[in-house]
Amino acid sequence: MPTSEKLMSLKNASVVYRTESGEGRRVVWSDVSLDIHRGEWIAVVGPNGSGKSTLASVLLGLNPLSAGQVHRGNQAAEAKTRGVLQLPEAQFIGETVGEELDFLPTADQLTMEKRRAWYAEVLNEVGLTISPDRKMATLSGGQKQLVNLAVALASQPEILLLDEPTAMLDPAARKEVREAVRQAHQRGTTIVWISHRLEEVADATRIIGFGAGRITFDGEPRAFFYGTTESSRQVTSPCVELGFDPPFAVQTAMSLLEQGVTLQPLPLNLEELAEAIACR
Ligand SMILES: Nc1ncnc2c1ncn2[C@@H]1O[C@H](COP(=O)(O)OP(=O)(O)OP(=O)(O)O)[C@@H](O)[C@H]1O
Repeated sequence: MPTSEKLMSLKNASVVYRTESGEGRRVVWSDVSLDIHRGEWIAVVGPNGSGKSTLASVLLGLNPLSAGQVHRGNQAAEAKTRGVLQLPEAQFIGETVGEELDFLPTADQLTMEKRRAWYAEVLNEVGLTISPDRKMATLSGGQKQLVNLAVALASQPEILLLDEPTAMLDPAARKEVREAVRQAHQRGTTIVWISHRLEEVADATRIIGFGAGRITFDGEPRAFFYGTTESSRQVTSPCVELGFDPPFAVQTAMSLLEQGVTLQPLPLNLEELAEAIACR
């Protein structure tokens, strides 16, 4: 699904904040170059404070660069980017679900009657069947994030940027959000998902690891978890180097590798682990 068409690029980009006292400077990251291509699903991972949310703000146009350049889209048009952030409530404007959708430009062009059908259509894109009259405050955390996702997707962004959208959610709600994002990706939306949860990155076509003020890894999920696969027994995993414990399925496959058993393909999640073991 990833193509070679560049939707957004950072060139030698740096972000520097002033320290709280205002006297010093804190370099969050520097000399970061990165191309985002149409159709990609990029997972951005890194330790606390490594600058992932700063990257999200830069890509959403909310934070300026201190040095370097950001290119959005091609010469003809800027790539439309919409975001869903960590705290579900942080993005609400309306009191009800319908009011939330009324802030989208499309709503103005619809009669009240057509608008009800459109609400249902937009909510259905993320698997929600709730009434547009429901008060936002009465929704579960997962439903709130799905409404945020529906609002973001309704403006048909080319890039959907997610900054830890499942951080506050229980496992069932996390699964629903992930499924809705998966569907959006299948419909052609480019995904950039910042996450702490390594089980969420298995869907990605590409992983970008942030650490020590720079990009430490940029490649495919299997290479991120297992290192270079041809000689995976010798090579350290970039995931472990970044300070993360690999997901259970990866840890199991790594222990088997140490005992001389190579699973094919190396699994990224439990389903793949079960399949690889069953095929032996
Ligand atoms: N507006 C700001 N002013 C000054 N320093 C900031 C500002 N925003 C973030 N920082 C600092 O920049 C660094 C990177 O923060 P950022 O939130 O981008 O990291 P992160 O990787 O998203 O962290 P986390 O995983 O904990 O959410 C941190 O040291 C943070 O304290």
